[in-house]
Formats: sequence, C-alpha cells, structure tokens
Amino acid sequence: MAAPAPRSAAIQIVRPNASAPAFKPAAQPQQPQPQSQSQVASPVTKTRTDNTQRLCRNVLIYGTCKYQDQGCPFYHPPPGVDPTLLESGTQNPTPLQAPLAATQVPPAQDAPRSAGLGVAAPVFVPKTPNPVADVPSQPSTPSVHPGHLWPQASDTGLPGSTDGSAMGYDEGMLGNHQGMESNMYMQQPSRHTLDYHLYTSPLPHVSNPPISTAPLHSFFIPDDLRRVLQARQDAIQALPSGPTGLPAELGVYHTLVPLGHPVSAPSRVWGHPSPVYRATSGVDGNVYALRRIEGFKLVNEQAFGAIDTWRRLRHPNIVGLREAFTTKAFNDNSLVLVYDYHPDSTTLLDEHLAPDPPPRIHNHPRQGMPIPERVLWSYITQIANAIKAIHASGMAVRGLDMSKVLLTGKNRVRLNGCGIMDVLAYDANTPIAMFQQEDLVSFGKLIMHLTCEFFQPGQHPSGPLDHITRHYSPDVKNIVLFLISKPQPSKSIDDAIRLSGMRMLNELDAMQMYVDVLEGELGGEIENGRLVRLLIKLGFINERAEFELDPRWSDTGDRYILKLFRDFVFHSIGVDGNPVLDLSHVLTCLNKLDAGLDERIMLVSRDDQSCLVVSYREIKSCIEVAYGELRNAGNPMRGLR
Ligand SMILES: Nc1ncnc2c1ncn2[C@@H]1O[C@H](COP(=O)(O)OP(=O)(O)OP(=O)(O)O)[C@@H](O)[C@H]1O
Repeated sequence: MAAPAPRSAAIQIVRPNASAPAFKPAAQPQQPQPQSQSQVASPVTKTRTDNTQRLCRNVLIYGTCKYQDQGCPFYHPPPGVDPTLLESGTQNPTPLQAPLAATQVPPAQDAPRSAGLGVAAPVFVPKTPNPVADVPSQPSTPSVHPGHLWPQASDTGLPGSTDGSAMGYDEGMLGNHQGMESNMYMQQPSRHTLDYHLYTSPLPHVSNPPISTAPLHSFFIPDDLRRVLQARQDAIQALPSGPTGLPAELGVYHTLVPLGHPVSAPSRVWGHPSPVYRATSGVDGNVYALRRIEGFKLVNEQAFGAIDTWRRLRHPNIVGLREAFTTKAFNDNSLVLVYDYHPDSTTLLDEHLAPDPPPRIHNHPRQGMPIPERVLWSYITQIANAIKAIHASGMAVRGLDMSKVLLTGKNRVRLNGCGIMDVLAYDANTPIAMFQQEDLVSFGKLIMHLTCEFFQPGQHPSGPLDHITRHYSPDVKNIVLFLISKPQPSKSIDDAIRLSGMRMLNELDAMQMYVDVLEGELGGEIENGRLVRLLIKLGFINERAEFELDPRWSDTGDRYILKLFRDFVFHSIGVDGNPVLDLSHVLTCLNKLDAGLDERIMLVSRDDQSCLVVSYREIKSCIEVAYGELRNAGNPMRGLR
C-alpha cells in the first residue's frame, strides 16, 4: 500500500527500522460494531446495519452524481425519489420517519454514553415503516440524517459560517420555534437523567501530582454550584409520573406540569384556589409559570389595565409578569397569569416555616427557623428594593406574604404573584397611596413572621417584638416598629431603606463577591468549551468513512497525522500495557494544539514501524485544512476559489 503523503513540508519521517515496510497506517482490525439497545430491540434498526450500501452524498448534496455511470460505488435512488427522505446506510433505503415520530429508548446500563457533554446520548428507534404514512408525501418534512434527527445546514439550504476560524452550526437548533406545530411539543420523550458519573467519578491520575489534590477539582465547576444548576435544568425538564388531567394546550402554552402542593386549597392570600403550572410556550420555546386563579369570572375589562404596567416592570427582586388572560380550558372560569419561571424555587414560607413543604429537586436541607440576622437583613434589603421599584412605578404589591416571596437561589428572593390583586380586587376608587401604606404594614408583619415562628396574623405585636428584642439587634425592632406604625402620608419605603442603613452595603458586598466567583467559574468553563469545540472539529475529521469519493480520506495526508495525534492524546498505553487515562495529558495536549505551539511531539504509527516528528503548530494547520475541506464540501462555489 502506498504511504500516505503528509502535506506539511516541515514534517520529518523517521524510519527506525530500514527493513520495515513502507510507512502506512496500521491495518484496522474489523471490530464487531457494538450494538446499541435500540439495535437489539428493533428488527427494523437491525436490518440497517446488515450489508449496508451508503446513499451517495453527491445525490444528497447536489441532487445528482456525475460519477454514477462511472462506477460510483454508492447507492443512487431512482429518478423521482427524494434522496433526503432516504436513509443513507441501507441497501433498500426506506423513507425516514419525521423526527418527532421517533421513540426515545432509555439507554441500557452498558449502552454507549455520550462523550463528555454531560447528556446521555439519545438513542432513537424509528417506527416500523408504514407504507401509507411514511411515503415521502410531505415535501416540507426536513431531511433527516442517520444517527441524528436534526436537519443539516446543507439540507436546509442555510449557508455555513463564513468565518473560517469559527465552527459551523446548525441554525435549525437556534431555538426559534416560531411556526413549529404546537402538537410536536406534546410528544415529549421521557427524559434521561444526566451522566452524573462524568462529574462525580474520581479524576484520573495527574502526571505531576500537587501536594494537595484539591487543584484536581479546579478543572471543573465546583460541585455545589454544579448541583444547583443541574437541579434547575432537571426542574425545567421534569415530567409528572402520571396523567395530570390538565388541558394539552392553553393558548400558546403546552405541556402543563403542576408545581408546588398537589392539593389545591384556597390560597391564603387570594382566597381562590390558585395552582401554579410550569408550561412551555410554543411561540418562543421558553418555560413559564402559569398561575391559575380558579373560579374567577372577569366582570370589568378595566381590571386588566394594571397588567400592562406590571408587564413593563422588570426588576431582579420581582418575578416578571408576561401576560394575563381568562380561559375556560379547565372547564371553569379561570384567570391565568403568566410569570417568568424560576426552576426549583420555593417560597419563604416553605423554606422556613411550613411543616410539609413540597419536595424540591435539589435535595438541600431546609433552612428552617430561626433565621440568622445576616440572612434576615438580606431578605429585608431585597424585599425593600422590590417594594421601592413597585411604588416608584405607581403600583402597590397588595398581598405581601411569606408564601408570595419566592426563594430562587441562595438567599435570593423575588416577590411573586404581583398584579393578581389588581385584577381580583379591582378598585378604581381607592388611591394607590393607601395600598402602598398597606404594603408597608404587610412588610412589617412579614419581618415579624420571619423572626417569630409563633406570630399569627391579627396577634398583638408586643409578644413578637419582645422576641425580636431578645434574639436580634435593635435595628430589626426599629424597622418593624416603623413599618407597622400608623399609616401617614410622610411614611414611605424610602424611610425603611434609610433605617436599614449600612446593612444594604453588606448585601452589595455579598452580591459583588458572588459575581466575582461566578465570573471566575465562567472563565474556566469558557476554556472547557474551547476544548470541546476543538474536539468536535477533530471528531468531524477523524475516521470519516468516505469523503470526496475517497474511502481513505481520513487515513491519508494531513488527516493521517490527525489520526496519529488522536492516538497520541487518547490512546496511550503505559509500560504495563494498560491504557493511560491521564486527564492532564489530554488537557495539556489540546491546549498546546489550540495555541499552536512550536513544540514538537513524536507520533508513532499503530504498527510501531514509523514515526512522525511534528509540531503542534503543524497539527493545528492540518486541522484547519481538513476542516476547511469538509466545510467547503457543500459550497457550490468551491471550484471557483
Ligand atoms: N414563578 C415561579 N417559578 C417557579 N416556581 C414557582 C413560581 N411561582 C410559584 N412556583 C412554585 O409553586 C409553588 C407554590 O407557589 P404558591 O405561590 O402557590 O405557594 P403556596 O404556598 O401554595 O401559596 P397559596 O397559599 O397562595 O396557594 C412554590 O413553592 C414554587 O415551587
């Protein structure tokens, strides 16, 4: 076999054994392909792997293949058959199912897992072909490639990235779900849990172990932060175990999932049962919290007037209101208010006082009572900040209660359910200033509630104030006394903020320190993302079955160097013959590659007969060239370049 001809002139070829055969890649033993669970389970999928003949890429890309009559070894569909509806890995190509007709199968214990992005590799099993339903009768159906279910840029006619240095991307995945049929969301496959072992397994050995092993963990996001963020993702995806009895669609919203307590009792604030549902918008694909007020009939359209003002109010301590509407979809008269969804959140009541709070995904212990003064001031500061913003925009909270303060992160609170009272108890005659004064009194009661478990609405404040005097600083008592004092025009939230004094600065410090920490973590993750992009590029190139009608494309020229480099990075074997799983080696190599260092490494062929001495800079340019070839494959102008 002819030796592959590396293009880079600077590369030296060293033959340690003169009598060795010409330089060539090691023969690849024909490994039996591991079968995924779907392949075992589905006879349809099994036939795909038997004796397959590949659909010609030229037909897929250009619609025709000029080599068809000159012995092109690939499958060419008969005229009139849309090649994009055929599966390219089968001898008797069958039209593929539309993506949403696929069923997702949970992976078996030993099924191949995804390689590091933290998500289990989905295994899709197409339905048994239905000769009636599956004929290519829907010209608008996006073409589907075997192995994945997303349309490619070449299929959609979308140009790839014009920036030579950037990765191309599939614009079909950019999250603009407008125009998608809403019923496609209904067919949500059951969700796989994340590959948590990718994070929690012990880290591999590092070549030069530091004195402390703690720096090993600095490769990744800290465990506690990761768990919180993953719990939020899980909360967004979690599906109820059984039927919910809820409508499949509610306007543009679908996939309604109840949140909070399963039993819907009248709300302690609004008097009506007011369940909350998580729902997905068919317009923007985002997830929202839908608050339904059961049994409410709107009699005065003007009651919706305040909703517009609430919609415009955006504040970090207020749950944003998006829209409100009435509906009969629940077989009653219901008012629905759509709020921003804060996954895996709870209320101050459930976090500190409720005896039986609904479970959360992130299984951290409840804070309970008593609330430390530092945390108490954090709550006071944030709630005062929210009230100030609301009063400044000419509104009132009207219904400040522990159950309506949402805890969305560590000591991070937001006022929830804003605007509901303005519709439920529409009152154009009472001046807003009166409602604002009521807010201040409610705020004072809320602080008493947070400091004394035994406080009951209507109770004389002397008992709770005594308790506060004994357990908290005088400043807490002073602010409570101010807030619950008799309403008067001069009393405002500004005075309460003034009373908090320097405590506000503590909050500012804490926030800024937290931002610093998060920015540090973000910087680390950017580096990880950079390496993943590099690996994706390598993955596109390495072991590609055929390209440009050359079945050995990935084994020749520059690509051969990349193959050996991949072996060098990932497939090293130690002196004991065991695989070397050294994360720091991998990270070091990839970072040097990305930086394009002049440092040279020796790549050894698989048969140990030849080796290449090559610099990272040269390997990097090999990647650019090979990747550029792939990117230009779908570009009809490439011949003119
Ligand atoms: N905007 C939101 N985003 C995410 N989750 C929310 C949101 N609003 C409410 N929830 C969830 O719904 C749960 C119930 O909220 P709700 O305001 O109904 O509290 P509650 O204690 O049941 O009060 P009520 O007595 O008024 O029914 C909360 O614990 C929270 O988990």
